[in-house]
Amino acid sequence: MSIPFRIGQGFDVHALVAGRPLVIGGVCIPHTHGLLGHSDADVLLHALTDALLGAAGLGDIGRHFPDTDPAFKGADSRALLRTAYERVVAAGWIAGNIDATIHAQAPKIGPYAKAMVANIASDLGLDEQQVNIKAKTNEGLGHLGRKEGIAATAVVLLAKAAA
Ligand SMILES: Nc1ccn([C@@H]2O[C@H](COP(=O)(O)O)[C@@H](O)[C@H]2O)c(=O)n1
Ligand SMILES: C[C@@]1(CO)OP(=O)(O)OP(=O)(O)OC[C@H]1O
Repeated sequence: MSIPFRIGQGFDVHALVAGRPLVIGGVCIPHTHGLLGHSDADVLLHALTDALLGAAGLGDIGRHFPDTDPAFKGADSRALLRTAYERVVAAGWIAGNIDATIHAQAPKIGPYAKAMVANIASDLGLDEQQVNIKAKTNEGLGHLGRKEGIAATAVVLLAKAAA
């Protein structure tokens, strides 16, 4: 039996360091520190990319965009997200809805969430109502609570595209 829906989940974490811009959900957020990575280290878009690829059974972000490949050094994660979603669509799926959480002790994400939703909806060709972005502190606990990094989790529902 072929079920016309698939779910996927994604997780990512990057270290916060001085001297890097903080880019989350394609939004550059004014902050003392930014996220370290081979690409722009957009932790939210990486978690979302993994959720989409996972739901379609297409592996993970590192398989599609290896961090050993100089082509992806400093990459715009919105471009990676768009490419990954093209591959998901080519496999016969479309996104139904996305729900994601940014785990950040600081800065406050609330003021930027709407712009992140707009970026993701635009990149995936979705209505903004199909995309939800939430944020939580880590209540001061552990590496996230000590502001050593920011993490993100994402879930996505895919539906079989009409033939
Ligand atoms: N980086 C963050 C963290 C949280 N928020 C908002 O604050 C609310 C309460 O968060 P707690 O972790 O204290 O439960 C949360 O629901 C968000 O609305 C935020 O904007 N940015
Ligand atoms: C995006 C890629 C590729 O530039 O590099 P990073 O920015 O280090 O991010 P990560 O979350 O480790 O995901 C996979 C990588 O292959």
